[in-house]
Amino acid sequence: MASRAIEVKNLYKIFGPRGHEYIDPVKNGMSKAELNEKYGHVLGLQDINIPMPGGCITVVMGLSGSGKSTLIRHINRLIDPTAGEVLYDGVDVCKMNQNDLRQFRRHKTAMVFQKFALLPHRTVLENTVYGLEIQGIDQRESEKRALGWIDRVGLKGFEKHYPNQLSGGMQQRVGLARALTNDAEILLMDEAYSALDPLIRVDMQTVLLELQKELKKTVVFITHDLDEALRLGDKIAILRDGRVVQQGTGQEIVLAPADDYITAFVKEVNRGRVVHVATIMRPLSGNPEGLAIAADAVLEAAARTMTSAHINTAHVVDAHGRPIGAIDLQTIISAMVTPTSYGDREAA
Ligand SMILES: Nc1ncnc2c1ncn2[C@@H]1O[C@H](COP(=O)(O)OP(=O)(O)OP(=O)(O)O)[C@@H](O)[C@H]1O
Repeated sequence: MASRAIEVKNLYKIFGPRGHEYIDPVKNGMSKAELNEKYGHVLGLQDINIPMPGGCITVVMGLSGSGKSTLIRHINRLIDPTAGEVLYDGVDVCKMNQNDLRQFRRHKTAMVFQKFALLPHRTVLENTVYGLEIQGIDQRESEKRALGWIDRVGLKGFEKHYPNQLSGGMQQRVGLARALTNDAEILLMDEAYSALDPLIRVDMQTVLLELQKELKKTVVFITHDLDEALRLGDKIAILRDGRVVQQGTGQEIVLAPADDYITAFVKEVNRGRVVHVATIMRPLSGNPEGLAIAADAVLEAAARTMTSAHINTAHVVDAHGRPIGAIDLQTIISAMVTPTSYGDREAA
């Protein structure tokens, strides 16, 4: 069964002993700076509304201090909100009693951390079974499950190694295997890949995307890196100063940035890796010509396919292989050049 949706609704977090007293003033326009300077409270999150579809990867992106960690910690209620709701399958996690919350955390959620959080005196296998051990699951059954995931994340043969015998990328694979062994529907990944070298990081993104095709978990992935957000996110929410400034698909954000802040963020993005062929195709006139290109192919992939086939025109097909439009190489190449970078080049 596909994992279920999370919905963050009207969520506010004000850090400080009397946070509740400042909800109304904040709703009526008191700024983060005023709240801090006059009343010594910190506005962590302000009116956050993010539907996170079940079975999809929702990326929460923002710079340091924008509220990403505060937000993800609300999802398994490591932090209580000052106001608002976090619904999982329609149930408000913030109102669960201690017993329901414990069950929810243990059985429905798993976390992957930036610093791996592996136990140094336990082997890879012992770290991976840890969550099941806590749940009191039979050792043989736990190890069988864990070995399956260790294999899936590419660590077969390393079961008896200790964390300090592994590279950072491999340690993060253990973190992922441990989270997957729990068989939770929700995967919470807080800057999980941020400490890794760039190439290893891309490898780990690929591992996640490959597994997700089959697992369809509800993943909440925190990052400050736009490329990572665009690569992983079925949906992206961008935070700034505790507010959502824009949310949507990567393509929506890159093609229609909501304000100057986002425009500056997406300026250098390679559109060829984000924009889908369907966005720029023209209607079919007459019979489909040339090769078939999938509607959800990104421009760069389509251009590569057409160039290696030495063709200038192709037709676009939907998920069922039905022709729905036409595309030519010139249109693809023009769409890959961002208006800004084009302007920059003209000016140079
Ligand atoms: N326990 C706390 N007490 C007071 N203020 C806090 C607390 N935790 C977070 N904050 C404040 O809330 C805001 C959001 O912080 P948060 O750590 O969620 O941001 P972030 O986007 O995760 O940043 P980073 O990438 O640096 O971790 C910041 O202004 C931070 O100083």
